[in-house]
This record gives sequence, C-alpha cells and structure tokens, in this order.
Amino acid sequence: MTSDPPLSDAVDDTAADIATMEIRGAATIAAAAADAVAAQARETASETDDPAAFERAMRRAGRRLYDTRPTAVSLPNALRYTLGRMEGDDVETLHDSVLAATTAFTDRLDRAQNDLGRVGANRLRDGDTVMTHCHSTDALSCVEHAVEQGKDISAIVKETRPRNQGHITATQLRDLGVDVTLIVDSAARRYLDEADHVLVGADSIAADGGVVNKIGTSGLAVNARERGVPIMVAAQTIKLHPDTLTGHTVEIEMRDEAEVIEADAREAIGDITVDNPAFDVTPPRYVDAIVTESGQFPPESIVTLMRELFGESADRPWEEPDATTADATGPTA
Ligand SMILES: O=P(O)(O)OC[C@H]1O[C@H](OP(=O)(O)O)[C@H](O)[C@@H]1O
Repeated sequence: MTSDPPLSDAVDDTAADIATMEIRGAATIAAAAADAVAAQARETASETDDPAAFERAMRRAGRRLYDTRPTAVSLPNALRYTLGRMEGDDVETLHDSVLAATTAFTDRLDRAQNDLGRVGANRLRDGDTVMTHCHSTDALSCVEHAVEQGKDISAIVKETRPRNQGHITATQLRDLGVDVTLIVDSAARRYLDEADHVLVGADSIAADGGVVNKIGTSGLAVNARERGVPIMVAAQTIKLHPDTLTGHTVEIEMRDEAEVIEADAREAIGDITVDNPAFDVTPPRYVDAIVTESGQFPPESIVTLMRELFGESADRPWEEPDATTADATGPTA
C-alpha cells in the first residue's frame, strides 16, 4: 500500500499560527482555514490520483486545523462549509469541488461582514460614542459604515488584557478618523456614562442567544445594563454554534499563564495558580441586539436563524465517515 499524501505545510503553518494567535479573530481564523484547505487540495491533487487518499488527506487537514483553538465556531463552520462540499468520484472533481467551496466561502465572509456593517451602522447616530472590548472585524465594520454614512463617531477602547487586542482596535478606529480614548479594562464602568453603545464581536453564539466573546465581555455587559447603555453584538452567521442546538455547551479556551504574568514575576510570587480563560459567556438577557448579515435579532430569537442555516444537527466532515458524531463534539464548559 502506498503512503498517504502528506499534510500541506500551509495547513501546518496556519494551524500553528492560529494556536499562537499570530492569526486571530474569529472571521480571520475562518478565512485562513479556508485558504489552508484550498492549499491542501491543490497539493494533494498533484500527489495522488486515488480519490480515497485525497479525501483522507483533506480530512486530516481539517482535523489539524480544528484542533487548534476550541471556542470560535467560525473555524469548524469554515471546515463544514468547505469540506462538506467535497464531492466527486475522481481526484480532479474532488479538487475542483473543494476549490469552488473555499472561493465561495471567502467571498461570502467578505460580503457578510459588509452587509452586517451596514445593519450595525443604522443603530449608530451622528455624535455617538461606542465602547469596545477586544478587536472584532465585525464590530469595526459597523463603525466603518457609520463613518461612511457621514456620522461622527467616538470610541472608548478597552485595552483587553492579557493580549491587549484593544491596541489593534484603537489603531484601526483612529485610521477611520474616529476620536479614540484608550482605557484600562478596570476603568470601563467609570467611562460607561460617556458611552451610547457597547459594541463587541463574538466568537460563538449559542442557541439560547448567549454570546461567547473575549473574557471580560460579560462583566462589561452587566455594568452597561446597570448604566442603561445598550449592548450590541456584531456577529456574522458563521459565529452561530450549531452544536448548541443539541444541548452541547461551548468549550472555553484556557490559555497559557505566560500571557498573564511574566516569568520573573511568576517566580517571585511562587506557589499560586494562574488561570487564563480566553472567553466568557454573556447571558442573552444582557444583550440588546445581535447584528448579522441577515439583519438584527434579539438574542432570544437567534435560534430560528440557526435552525434555518444548520438544520437540527451539525456535520463534522473532518472526521472519518464511520466516526461517532454524538460524543465526538466534546465541549466541556
Ligand atoms: O471575527 P471578528 O469579529 O474579527 O472577531 C471576533 C472575536 O475574536 C476575538 O477573539 P481572539 O482575539 O481570536 O481570541 C475576539 O473575542 C473578537 O470579539
């Protein structure tokens, strides 16, 4: 028996970059995964004429990408879209089907973000101030469209410890001509009195409308509700988590303690536990609107859209066809 075609370097590199967060942000991760799937298809088609070997190589690539970070559902949804459309009885047809799917997926991502941005911008008025958390390309699309509509928007940007993605948000908003104030995370409540909206993205949205986003989002939402500031979540529909339709919860990624505390300080403190959860869940009652490319939804009704898009259950095309799907989902928290 000849050996299977190898994993593409593009897949390996992309997976490593997602794990280390060189590539980050739910939509960006999805786009990178689709590109890596396309690279695997191209390389494998030039190495084998065995359709079964081609399909095995594609599934292996999918698993390598899937295993990188557990929380943002845009990654498995990208694999569902691209590998789920793989079809054909020969390598050429299989290759062409994957390439058509990856191209369609990437186009769809761009269009969805643009359409969502237009919807979100309608919620922003001239002179409004938004408070942001972390860095979300979906959320920024709303501000970008508002600015294009001629609205004057200001932003209070939380730095978002431990990785300070707020710095990326601050830079990109500044480049859009937005007046930006950067604050430490713990100053958020004080500055909410100056904000007209909290505007965040999402890594996953559960069937009950719970929003899984960067750690600190839920506390911000509770404070915003107490201050009467509406909370708007910008999330294209690849952020809808189909496994939650069947009762699974979303796994919250725990990252390395080195992101939280430098080695010297860690050593000086000694025997303590350092936890670094990357995400939290904001209950639907604290969210005013989820803005998608299909319009805005109250969180409680997002399940209708989820059923329309995914049916009652989600495929796992990166697994071997005979693998058990029910227990393989594995979310834990
Ligand atoms: O898809 P877009 O809107 O760009 O980003 C969505 C979310 O991805 C980020 O996670 P991380 O920085 O990858 O851990 C943030 O939590 C952000 O809200």
